[in-house]
Amino acid sequence: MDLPLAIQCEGVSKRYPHFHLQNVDLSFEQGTVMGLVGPNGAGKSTLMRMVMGLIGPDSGSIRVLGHAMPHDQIAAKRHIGFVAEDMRLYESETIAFHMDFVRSIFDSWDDDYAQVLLRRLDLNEKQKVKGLSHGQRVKATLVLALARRPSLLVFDEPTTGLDPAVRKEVLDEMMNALADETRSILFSSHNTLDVEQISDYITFIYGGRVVESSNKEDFLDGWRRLRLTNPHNRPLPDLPNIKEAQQSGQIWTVTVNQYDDALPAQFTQAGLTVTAVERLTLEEIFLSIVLSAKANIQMKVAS
Ligand SMILES: Nc1ncnc2c1ncn2[C@@H]1O[C@H](COP(=O)(O)OP(=O)(O)OP(=O)(O)O)[C@@H](O)[C@H]1O
Repeated sequence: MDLPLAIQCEGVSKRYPHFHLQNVDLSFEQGTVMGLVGPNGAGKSTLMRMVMGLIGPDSGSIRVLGHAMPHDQIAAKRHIGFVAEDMRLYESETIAFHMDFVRSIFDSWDDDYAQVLLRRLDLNEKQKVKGLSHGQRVKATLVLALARRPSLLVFDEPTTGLDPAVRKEVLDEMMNALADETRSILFSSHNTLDVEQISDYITFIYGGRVVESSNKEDFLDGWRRLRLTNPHNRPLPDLPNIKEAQQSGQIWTVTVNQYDDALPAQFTQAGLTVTAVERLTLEEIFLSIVLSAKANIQMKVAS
């Protein structure tokens, strides 16, 4: 029998006074990791809160593990572990108190696994929340989410503000959680290295819209940087997939998306010489999307 998709968002919109999340489509199957990337204020947390049923969309549909949200959120939430930066814990209580609390609600709580996680993440369950550092707090919420062994993990910025060693511990535990082949993860991060490292799919959000959503290989493969020489100062061909173009004397550096092997010939035909075609990292793609979107907005304002 086919498993329902981990998450299926279709045409999801949400309007706030100064922000509009518009027509978001995003889906991925169980057993995979979706990385949500976008600059500050792009709408990542808003989308995640809707996936968790914490807020309802104005329009569109959201299904999580086959459950319609927010309508079936009680059934869905038994199978979702949520970790967000602003998660509230009881300051004057210990980690052990929170573990008991979660154990009392979820039958799926795995105490042996919780103890393994505490050891691996170097946490003392007798410590009170108010005495925890930021990294220890994130690790404690990770234990509370993972030891329930949920089918879907939703992590909003799990690695923000962590030192490199703790970041690696958190990412390693996320990867360990995937040993169960039907477990899925939706996570957002500003750290493109994290997303590039563990995601199967990438969705890029900018200004409340999905710019691109595809599997990681297609996403990364679609972007290229071409190095060109232009000794006769010919105009660049007018191609819709040119996202950025920078000139330094006779040398041009052009960033394109939806790259295909016929593209260099189009520059050659226009009288330019292609000296190199390079792949981009997710970080470079991030910057290119944001810079070209900002340039478009400035052009519209100026015209
Ligand atoms: N409850 C709310 N009322 C009004 N505006 C809101 C509310 N929640 C979010 N917004 C606005 O929606 C926009 C998107 O916010 P959101 O937190 O989803 O972005 P984000 O991509 O998670 O950003 P960051 O990376 O900075 O965390 C912001 O402009 C924010 O001010």
